[in-house]
Amino acid sequence: MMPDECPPAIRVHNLTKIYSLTPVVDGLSFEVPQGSITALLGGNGAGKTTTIAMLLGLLLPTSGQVALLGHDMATDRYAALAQVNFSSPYVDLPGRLTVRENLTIYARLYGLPRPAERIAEMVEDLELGAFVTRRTSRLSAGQKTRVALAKALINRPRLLILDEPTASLDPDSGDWIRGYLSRYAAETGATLFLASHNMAEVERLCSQVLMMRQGRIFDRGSVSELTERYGRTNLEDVFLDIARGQEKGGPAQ
Ligand SMILES: Nc1ncnc2c1ncn2[C@@H]1O[C@H](COP(=O)(O)OP(=O)(O)OP(=O)(O)O)[C@@H](O)[C@H]1O
Repeated sequence: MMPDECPPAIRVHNLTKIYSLTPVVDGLSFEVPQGSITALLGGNGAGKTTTIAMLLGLLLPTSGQVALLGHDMATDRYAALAQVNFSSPYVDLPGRLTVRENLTIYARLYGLPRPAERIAEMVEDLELGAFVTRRTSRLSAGQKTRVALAKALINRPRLLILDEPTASLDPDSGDWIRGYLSRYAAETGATLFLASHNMAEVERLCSQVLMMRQGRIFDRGSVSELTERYGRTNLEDVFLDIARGQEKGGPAQ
């Protein structure tokens, strides 16, 4: 296969965001291959949400380039966005609308040919039946997360970007979401890119990890490469070493 036939799901080159002369994302460059599940990790304020917002075109970079599925986000963003979707606990769906109304709006935004059929599939898959006619403002955190995921999957994205997919969920609900995401990726070959503070989640789901610190990629690799490099038995300890600047090993050169 020629390289251009399967461009990376995400290609970021020298991505920078400066607020009041301070770079909060500082010259990031990385690629995420299609079909992989990749985690973006880093302590509070490392720059993960800012990076995700720039990937999605919600925030303009100060400089640098983003291409999703081979489409440059500066010049060709609509071609990319048709095949991409995202979910974030920080972006609420309109609370006065019911679950079904919300999903209908998103199905129309994506121009789906048979919106009612796709919504019925989502309702069944994500077990939304018991509350599909309820306003989203009246849902529990776990129910909201499942509805947000239904919204994020409605266009069958080839690239799904998730900001903390299981934040504020109990262990059982979190486990259900992780299981669902893992099956979705395996069945469709979609690429998942997620920011998370849950290291066990990343160990379970992700084939690749990008570690951010102070707006930069500090290190990257598979979970086993990182634990080996830092002489640790789990990702949580690697994370703590890097976040506290106490790493004994050090990033791969
Ligand atoms: N609009 C803004 N104006 C100025 N500074 C901002 C703005 N948005 C974010 N920042 C700063 O950019 C830095 C990175 O924030 P960001 O939200 O990307 O971090 P994060 O890694 O997602 O953190 P968390 O894990 O806490 O969500 C922080 O220091 C934050 O205060």
